[in-house]
Amino acid sequence: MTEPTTQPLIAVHGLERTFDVRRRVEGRRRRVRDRVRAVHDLDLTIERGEMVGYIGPNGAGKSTTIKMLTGILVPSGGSVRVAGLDPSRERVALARRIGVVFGQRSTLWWDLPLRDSFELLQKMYRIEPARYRENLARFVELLDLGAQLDTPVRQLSLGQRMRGDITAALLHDPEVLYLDEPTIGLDVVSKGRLREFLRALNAERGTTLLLTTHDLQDIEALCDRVIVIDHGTAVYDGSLAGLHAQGGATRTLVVDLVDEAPPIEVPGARVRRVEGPRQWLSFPADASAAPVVAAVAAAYDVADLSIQEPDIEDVIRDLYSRGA
Ligand SMILES: Nc1ncnc2c1ncn2[C@@H]1O[C@H](COP(=O)(O)OP(=O)(O)OP(=O)(O)O)[C@@H](O)[C@H]1O
Repeated sequence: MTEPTTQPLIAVHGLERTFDVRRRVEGRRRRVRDRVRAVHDLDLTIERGEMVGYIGPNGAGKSTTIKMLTGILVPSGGSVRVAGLDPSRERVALARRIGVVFGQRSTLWWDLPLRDSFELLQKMYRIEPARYRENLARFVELLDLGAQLDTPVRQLSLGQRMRGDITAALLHDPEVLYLDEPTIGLDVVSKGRLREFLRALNAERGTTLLLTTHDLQDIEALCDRVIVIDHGTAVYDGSLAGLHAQGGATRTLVVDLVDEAPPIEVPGARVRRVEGPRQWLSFPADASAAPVVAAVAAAYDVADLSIQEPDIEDVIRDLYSRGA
């Protein structure tokens, strides 16, 4: 039975997950038992077709959440529904409706050519042959994998392997795709291509995407909505622009002067760091860099200039420093 379409695709209420860990304490013979609250009081609602960035510092609870959404981990409390199913109780039924891609680990068979891995997946998911052929042809074309189909996975480059993993996760037409650091380690061109593919997938098939990433540009390129998790619970849910505004994130202008000089003084920016002739100036992320660059160039002897975008850690750090 399929659930009414008005139901959100992902509905999480009061979700909890604790872990009991033992740790050594100096001077004590027995290890002490600690309870880690990896996720607590978590509420999330994600509608079909959304592209959501799920971000947070290391150890915030992102992987634990995704594992509960896929049914790998059983919650300690609260409720989770994905496509109307209880993931840990209906894991097999859910597997046919979701796809998962881990940037750092491949789910493909290492010694087999890509094509054979895909055929095994067709059998495992009992994908109807015509649909399988059609999907394979479409993804191989969009992801430019034609020349690699007969290469064993172990011989593929990281970018090729990632495209193989994404194809593998999509052959059975999942309604939702979880992506964990999909662009990690990829060069700029491969990152751009992958983002373009994910946008097209969402537009053409309405596939819902939930993305964890440390790369703010992944979020900028793909996600209208960002959920920030920290210490196991959601601390922000809204647009990326709103997150920037709340956090007051800054960009950095790196200035290489011809000679060492006292901290640069220009309107709209302030010096954060000085190392020899190099100085780091921060200015608001939503402001144009042009007036700052012009002011620095007019008043100082500049050898080189570059601009650094804020990364997710900066944005989150700023969010907290404002809130504190
Ligand atoms: N199997 C486990 N046993 C004990 N503690 C765990 C286990 N899995 C996760 N934790 C703890 O739960 C907390 C959340 O971890 P989780 O892996 O979900 O964070 P994360 O946001 O995915 O981090 P990262 O960005 O580093 O991958 C951390 O304190 C972690 O040490």
